[in-house]
Amino acid sequence: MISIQDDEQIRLDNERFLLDVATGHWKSRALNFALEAKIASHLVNGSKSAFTIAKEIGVNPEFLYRTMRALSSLGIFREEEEYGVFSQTPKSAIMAESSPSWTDGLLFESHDFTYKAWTSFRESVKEGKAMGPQSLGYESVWSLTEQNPSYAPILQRAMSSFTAQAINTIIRETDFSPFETIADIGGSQGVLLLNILKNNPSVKKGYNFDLPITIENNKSLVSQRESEFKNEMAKFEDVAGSFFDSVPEADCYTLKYIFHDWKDEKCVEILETISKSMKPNSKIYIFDSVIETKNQPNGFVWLDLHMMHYVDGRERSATEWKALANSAGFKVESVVSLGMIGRVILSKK
Ligand SMILES: C[S@@+](CC[C@H](N)C(=O)[O-])C[C@H]1O[C@@H](n2cnc3c(N)ncnc32)[C@H](O)[C@@H]1O
Repeated sequence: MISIQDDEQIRLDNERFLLDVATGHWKSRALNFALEAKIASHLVNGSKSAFTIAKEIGVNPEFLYRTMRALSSLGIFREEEEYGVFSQTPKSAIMAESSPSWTDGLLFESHDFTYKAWTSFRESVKEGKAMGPQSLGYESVWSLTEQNPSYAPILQRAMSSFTAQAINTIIRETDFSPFETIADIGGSQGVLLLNILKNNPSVKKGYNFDLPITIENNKSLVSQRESEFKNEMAKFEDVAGSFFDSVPEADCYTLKYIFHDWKDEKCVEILETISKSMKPNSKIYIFDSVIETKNQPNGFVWLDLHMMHYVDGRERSATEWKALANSAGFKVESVVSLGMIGRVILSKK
């Protein structure tokens, strides 16, 4: 039986929960500051005073102390007994890792552009189209990226960091060995493809296909790739182009977090482009969200909202994937959730 006191407590907890959601941007902004100022890297050799760190990075000591204290309430940094002194926690240690790392993804998602774009969220819902980039003065995220040369590498590094997190799951759960050639469409920095080549020596050739700006930026990765993927580089090729025009011929096409950027009509266009280059037995392996649950904490449905508002994209359920594939003339061989990402396999009807 629930007593009146319990009832009051439940009400209070619910009120606090809602306040926590309402103030989510405070946390995101404080985290973004800590990331950009590389605060966590000051604690790698042990605990340190916020006042000392403030002097080293040239910010207001009291304000930095209060920022770190607030973050420590979330387990990001730990405030020690001695006033103003903080030490590293498992969460802040992640923030101290040098790029490429998870920090790249965090920097991207808490970036000023992303934050400002959300101010027009209500307009998106009203108009039924992505108004996020317009609040930044751009037609779309793609024009924003083109016109801000410093933003493109931030986006590309973030994609690599998200890929790095999903890579073990994808490799463990997926057999790429039957294929001789693989084209990763929208492959960004090539992290997925290089890992597929590394783990599937029978694959003879891999094309990393992306927009010219991305492929141009990839030239800066030569030494990093040579040191990590020495044996795979001979089979690996960066190819510039647009998946609305043409893609290389391959036995297997991988598309990771590509379709979630686009509404259904555009996805059909991408599938039609691939269809023109496919051999009769080629397969398409889509790695993207598969929304499975209702009424439960679920990162995919929040990502869906962000994609809806920022790029007019969407995350999809198994039913939605099947309908999409069907309208482009493809057969769905399987749709599975691999946990942190989903996998949809398509073949020609
Ligand atoms: C969300 S990112 C995903 C990147 C990568 N597959 C991953 O999961 O990390 C989308 C990618 O699609 C690329 N892209 C966007 N439009 C494209 C087009 N028309 N043709 C080829 N690639 C495109 C972007 O440059 C970007 O690398």
